[in-house]
Amino acid sequence: MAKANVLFADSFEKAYQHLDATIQRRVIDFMLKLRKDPDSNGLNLKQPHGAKDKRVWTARVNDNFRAVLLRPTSDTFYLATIKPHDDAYDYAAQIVWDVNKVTGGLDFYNLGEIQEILVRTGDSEVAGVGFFDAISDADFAHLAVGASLVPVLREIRSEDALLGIAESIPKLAGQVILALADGKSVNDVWSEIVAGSAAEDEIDPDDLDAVAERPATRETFAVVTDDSEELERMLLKPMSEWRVYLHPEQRKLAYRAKPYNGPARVSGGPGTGKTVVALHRVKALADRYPPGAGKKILLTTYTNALSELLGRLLDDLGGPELTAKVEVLNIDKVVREVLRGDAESEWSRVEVLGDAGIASRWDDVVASATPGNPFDKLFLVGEWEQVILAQNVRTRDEYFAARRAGRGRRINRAERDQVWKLIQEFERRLDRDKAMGFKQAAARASDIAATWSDAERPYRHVVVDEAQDLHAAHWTLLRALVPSGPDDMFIVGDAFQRIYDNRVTLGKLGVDIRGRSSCLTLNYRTTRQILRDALKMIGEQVPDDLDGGSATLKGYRSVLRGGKPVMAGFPSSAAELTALSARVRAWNKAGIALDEIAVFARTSATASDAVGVLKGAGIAASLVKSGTTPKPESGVQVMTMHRAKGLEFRAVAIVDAGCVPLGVAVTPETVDHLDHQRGIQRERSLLFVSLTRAREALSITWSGQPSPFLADVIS
Ligand SMILES: Nc1ncnc2c1ncn2[C@@H]1O[C@H](COP(=O)(O)OP(=O)(O)OP(=O)(O)O)[C@@H](O)[C@H]1O
Repeated sequence: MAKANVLFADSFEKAYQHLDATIQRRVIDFMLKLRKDPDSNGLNLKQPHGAKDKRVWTARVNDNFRAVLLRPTSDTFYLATIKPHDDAYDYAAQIVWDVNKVTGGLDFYNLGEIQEILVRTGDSEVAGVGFFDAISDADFAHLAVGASLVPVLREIRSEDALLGIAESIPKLAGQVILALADGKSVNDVWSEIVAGSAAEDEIDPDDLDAVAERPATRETFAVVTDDSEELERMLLKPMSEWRVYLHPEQRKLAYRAKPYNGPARVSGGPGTGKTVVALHRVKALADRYPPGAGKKILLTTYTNALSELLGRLLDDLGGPELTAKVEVLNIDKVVREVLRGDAESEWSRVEVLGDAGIASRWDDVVASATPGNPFDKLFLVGEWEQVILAQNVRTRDEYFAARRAGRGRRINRAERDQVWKLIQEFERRLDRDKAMGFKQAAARASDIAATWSDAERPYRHVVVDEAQDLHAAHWTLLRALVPSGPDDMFIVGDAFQRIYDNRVTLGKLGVDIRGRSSCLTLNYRTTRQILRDALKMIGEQVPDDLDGGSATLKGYRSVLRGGKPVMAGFPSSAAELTALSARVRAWNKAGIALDEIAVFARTSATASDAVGVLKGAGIAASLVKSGTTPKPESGVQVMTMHRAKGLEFRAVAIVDAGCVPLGVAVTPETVDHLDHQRGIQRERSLLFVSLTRAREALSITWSGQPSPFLADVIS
């Protein structure tokens, strides 16, 4: 006898995870039995009385639990959920399913649940203007919204109902209604959201085998095989949503069939899935090549911790077949590889110094400078990194001709001469000690790469995450690692999250993104409540967009809902950290595991204090050090705000928020007003990055005065 075709929905998976282990085992047996012999008596397949849709059934899992299933043919079953006996019947009576006329996939939803949302929000009681009065039934049909949904959508009058219903209907329809409610035209919604999901073949709603195979169905349902262990693994550790379902805007960017005719850039506020798009882009590019075929794809980002994270996510997405075609390295390792690979270069044998090492050597140079030298360390570091290394200046003449745009303090020719001498002395000392700075190393590596022919360039494609923090020398290097041509570079980043002092104009560095720039606007991470505060905090900032224009957060929004962030001031740091322990305990009691909670501080000293206080209160906690990724088994993850970049947690506590902006991190206004302003902007961005790491819960505390950046949030 042929086996039945059994698929299970993501909603089934979620229900499974909430069951206890003995029932979970019964569920697996049930699924295998259904696949082997759907007519078996023990399954007790029944159609509920009074069901809205006569093709919905329930089946017995054990005496107390039943599964709810859609049965388009006698031997095809789509498992929708699993519930206690009576609830399963109630649920089954309310769900409807259909073949989507645009995507050709199978859609289902619970009309009863949607009606309940309308009653709860009061929308079904009131008359007045509905969100979708201007949208005709034909428009909805064109936009892949099932006809049976349309009457309930017309009852939506409040944002609460809109958001609730958007989560309860098929994902594509959810995106469509949110975009329409945001005021997008039917044509724009079609081209931006729906067109990419439209079936490529002709849709025959009776050809249910084709329906089961379509991408739109496979985004919601997984196929049951005969392997019980594999099944258990799929149910317990399901594919994260981002791996299966991409928002159409994300899919369009990552899987675009037509090549990008040169470097392409994707921007977007925190949590809009830029990293997800970069990972899928890598997959789309890698899928073109057979295993072992020549050069690899480079996936790079700013820090080591983030590149490790990217490596793990890439493995999740495509396993060894994908990772074998990709090199995942943080930008400093990319630099090091180039220097190391150049046997001729003495640079391959030097020690590379971090910011602290460079700063202390500048201290020495300033101390030995002639009396009355008017240039301090902060000015000289900026001049060296942002003028000399950014433009790869190697001679006095080049320095005299160099642009100093963005430098606040003007200097005359005599002063330039003085600065040049100090810089020469500084570089001479580094040479003597066989040392160099990271950015200097990047400039030297890009000198080496500049001599390569296309055949020598080591990568097929370069994909960059966290692009906003790379230095000019990194860009000239990355440009030289891949031959110019279609799909050469794919760049994602967010200028609002720039937390290091690197400003570039990509076009001037050979990375021409004109006409190939896109923006993501839907936040998948953070609740609306948290996002509202984060946006108030960032205020009217208009950072540059890496290419000579202005970045914007226009249209940036979230559809997730949650509680209000907590903001509180304390009389002393001790009182603040005691309250932190209480907050962490409360989150933990509410079901958030300790390793899903993070504490961020502006300085490592405060972070260490927080670890001490948490541990003293009997709460497992650990300090996340530079270059390492958080270890889940070590409890609450405590780190500086800089380390929080690119990460996310269910709950975030920001402590000692009063010390942002940190005085020592910002050039005094009297020394250089432009540097000062940029320093302030960086500190604001750092707080913005910190706030937007939180998925569900956020607390911000301080002792004494709060951060001035929070003024609009607190008031
Ligand atoms: N299509 C999707 N479906 C479900 N979840 C998604 C989707 N896209 C992104 N996410 C989730 O949203 C969160 C944020 O995604 P991601 O880290 O890619 O955003 P980002 O724009 O790179 O963020 P940031 O700039 O703040 O670091 C992650 O938890 C990710 O899994």
